[in-house]
Amino acid sequence: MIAALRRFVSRRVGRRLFLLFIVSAFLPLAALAALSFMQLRDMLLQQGEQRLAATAKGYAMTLFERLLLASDVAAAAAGRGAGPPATGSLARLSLHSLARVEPDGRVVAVFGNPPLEPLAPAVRERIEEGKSVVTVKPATGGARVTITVPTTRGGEGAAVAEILPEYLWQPELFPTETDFCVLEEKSRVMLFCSTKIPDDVLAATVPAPSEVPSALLATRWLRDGEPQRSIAWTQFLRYAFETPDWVVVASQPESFQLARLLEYQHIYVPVVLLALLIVGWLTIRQARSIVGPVVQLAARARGISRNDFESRVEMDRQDEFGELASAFNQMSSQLGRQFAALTALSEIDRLILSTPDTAQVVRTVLERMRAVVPAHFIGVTLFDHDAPGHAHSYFSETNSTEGLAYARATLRTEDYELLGRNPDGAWVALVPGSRGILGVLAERGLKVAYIQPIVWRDVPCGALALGYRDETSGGDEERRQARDFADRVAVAVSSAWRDEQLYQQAHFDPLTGLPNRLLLKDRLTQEIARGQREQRRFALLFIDIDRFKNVNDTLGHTAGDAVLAEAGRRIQGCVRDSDTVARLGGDEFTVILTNVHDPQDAGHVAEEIVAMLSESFEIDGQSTFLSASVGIVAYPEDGTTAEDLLRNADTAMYRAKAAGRATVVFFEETMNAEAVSRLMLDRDLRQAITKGEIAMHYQPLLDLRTGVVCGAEALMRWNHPEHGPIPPARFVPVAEESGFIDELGRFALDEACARMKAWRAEGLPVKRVSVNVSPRQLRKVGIVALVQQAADGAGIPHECLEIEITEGLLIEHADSVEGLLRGLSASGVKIALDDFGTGFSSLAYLNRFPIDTIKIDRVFIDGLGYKRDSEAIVVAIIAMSHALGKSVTAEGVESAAQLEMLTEFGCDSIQGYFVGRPMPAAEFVAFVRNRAPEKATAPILPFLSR
Ligand SMILES: Nc1nc2c(ncn2[C@@H]2O[C@H](COP(=O)(O)O[C@H]3[C@@H](O)[C@H](n4cnc5c(=O)[nH]c(N)nc54)O[C@@H]3COP(=O)(O)O)[C@@H](O)[C@H]2O)c(=O)[nH]1
Repeated sequence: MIAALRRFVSRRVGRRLFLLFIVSAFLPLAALAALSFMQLRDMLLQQGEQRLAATAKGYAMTLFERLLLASDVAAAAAGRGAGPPATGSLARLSLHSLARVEPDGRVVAVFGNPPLEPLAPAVRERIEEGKSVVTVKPATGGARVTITVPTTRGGEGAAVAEILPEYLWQPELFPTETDFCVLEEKSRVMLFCSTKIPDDVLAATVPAPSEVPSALLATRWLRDGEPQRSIAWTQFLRYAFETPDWVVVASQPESFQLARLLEYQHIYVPVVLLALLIVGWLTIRQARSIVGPVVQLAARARGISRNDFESRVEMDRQDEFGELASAFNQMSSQLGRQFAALTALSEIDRLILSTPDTAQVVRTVLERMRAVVPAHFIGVTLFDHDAPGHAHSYFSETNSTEGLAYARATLRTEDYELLGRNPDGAWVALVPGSRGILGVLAERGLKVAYIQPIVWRDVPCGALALGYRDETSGGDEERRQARDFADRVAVAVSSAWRDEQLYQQAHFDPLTGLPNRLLLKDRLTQEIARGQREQRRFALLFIDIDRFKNVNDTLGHTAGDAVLAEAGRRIQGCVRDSDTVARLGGDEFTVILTNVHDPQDAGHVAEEIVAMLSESFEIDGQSTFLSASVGIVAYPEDGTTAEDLLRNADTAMYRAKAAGRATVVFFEETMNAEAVSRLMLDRDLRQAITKGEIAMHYQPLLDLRTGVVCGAEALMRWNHPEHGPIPPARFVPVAEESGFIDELGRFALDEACARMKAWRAEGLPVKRVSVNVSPRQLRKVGIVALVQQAADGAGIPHECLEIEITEGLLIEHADSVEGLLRGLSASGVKIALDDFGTGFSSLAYLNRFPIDTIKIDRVFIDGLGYKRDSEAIVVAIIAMSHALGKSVTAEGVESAAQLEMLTEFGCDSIQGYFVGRPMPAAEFVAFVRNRAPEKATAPILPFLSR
């Protein structure tokens, strides 16, 4: 019990219940016990007091009666003539001695030794009245009580008797535990005392003498430490015996009065204690029946917090605690399943993040579901991404020892309908012979299945199935879990497909579906590694479609895209499956031809590609003809790294373009040397201006109507200290490529403007100097300001400066260039369109841009006189230009015949060796001066032929 109590109070709830018990049961019970004990004691004391008073009164009455009896006995025994009474007679039993008072006053002894003194007058008088007199004389150990009674009616005779103390007091008849003391009231003479009472107690107990009896007084005092109770009763004697009243003091031990209390105490205390114990025991028992389950449930809750979902709360009770325990166990199991499911889901999440392998994710899903979902069959069917109408089914039977199984399924329309109609899953009754995604389940004798579609981007991409052997289907919990796991599979599928998409996007060209530059490099690196390993050769073709830009500009980008896609297909058609065709971007394609023994084989393939790309492209009902230039490199002869091979193939392709396009060119080491030489050239060029190696030469322009040198084209010349004169056609492209063209261009502009200023100062008739501006230079921010600054810096009107731009620039950068040209034109600077006719000459350009002069390319002038179409083209250009209000300059005029024809065609001015070659500034001045102003209107030919 103590141990149980200790265990019990060690719990907080137990302590509280225990305190509650103390406060609500123990204290009231104890208080009630104490109160009733006190009341009972008071009551017993009160009763004792009353009994004691009655005892005292009764004793006093007995004394009175004994006195009366003694007086009668004395009177009778002392009657006249009576002899001594017989022994044993009443007189002998009650009287100590007896004397007779004769009528003559003599006192005669009847028996014993009575005092024989004559009666005192007062006594005599009383006797004569027929009344008795009691006198008391103190004596050792008490007092002698004498009674005098008349023996005759007249009072002549009397009897004097001393009363036997034993008779009078009769202590043997005292009630138990009761002592009496009798004292005379007035004199306080103690007549008798069975046990001595202290004087102070007597003083406090005995009332003061009075005519009327006073109230009983009770006192409590100690005798030898033991409480005593005393009470006094005054017996009226004065009228009957002419003697002071006697006071009877009765005493009893308090314990005697409380004797019943002690008895009661012996029963009451054990009963109260027993009641308390019973209450306590019941309280503990009841509290334990509350605390015990609470402790158990708390321990179980702690167990759950430690992920222990298996243990159970064992509580075989039919009350609320029993229900709570059962609910707790259910909750624990459910939490366990949910925890297991969440753990499985998080494991799957981690797996999804770490592997792109959908099958592995599906396997893990099935394994984890087996542990969590109480279904007889769990399966995942995934639609075959690459084979529409087919699916992969992975499944697992929960009570089978076999692991994961796999089957291929053919999908039916009903499958798609089932999944499409029930995105949140559906219960399906299985019938033998079911096909599609239900086939695997039906084959295993399952009766019912829950089918949860696996949805990605709102489209089912598979299904998760839970199969059951009996009709009683699983609950909501399984359905929820099925949905969660299906979501994970969907994420895995989407993740895998997205990875695939990302891979596709990163490695394939979306337009043609061909590998892009990244994948090409990868494959090239692999091929190099294989080549090294297996001593095998391969070839790399670099294909660029000639003038592809024209297609975009004239037919639009959609058409351009269609041409590129078709070009990719045609190239692909020319090679084996083992070869790699890639699109590098724009109109550039490459082909890795694996296992090439003879480079000539690569040449044949390249020729075939060129031929295929030369065939017409039918775009939007229009036939478009293109060509391609192909550069070829062979591994390992032309490079051993992907970068080297690509660069060299590119170089070869450029060489093919330079060779007239629609050509195949094998890379040669000399091509590489050329690239190196270009680098050297660029390095030297950067110092050429400061070293004074660059100079501007001026080629005259002759006005065909006046024969006057009306202008000059500024052409750059570089006199290299080691290599001698280097033509601009060689170093200008290098400068363009390296960016140094900006500086060269600025130099040309400044030089030409300065020269123009000098010519004007010298009075030369030259109205304008034209400067070639490269496309890159023109597209540079600030070109307008730069040109204006050059003119303004030299102090020449803007009209004296002409900018020569190429047709290609207008075609390739029409939008960005238009504003610049308008800016220049607005400032007065003239604009000439160089090399007209060689590019994609279009009337639209002439109209759109602020061009002042059209310069007909040399190739058309060359053909004048012997090429009909050249003549027609020149005539058309002149007519068209004039119609648009533009002047025309013919370039490269080298003969009088050409001059004549051009004059005839109405050309405005000419430029060419026939008029004069580009010459240093000083020579140019002399040249112009030779053409005297007065001769300016003379026929031109004689002037020129001089
Ligand atoms: N951006 C710059 N380009 C410049 C600059 N200087 C020259 N160039 C460009 O270099 C290309 C080659 O120029 P060049 O070798 O000077 O040849 C020019 C003439 O010498 C040549 N020409 C002139 N008349 C005849 C002729 O009767 N027969 C013949 N075979 N050649 C002739 O033609 C070139 C001028 O052509 P064009 O510019 O198209 O008017 C050349 O493309 C220059 O543009 C420069 O400072 N900046």
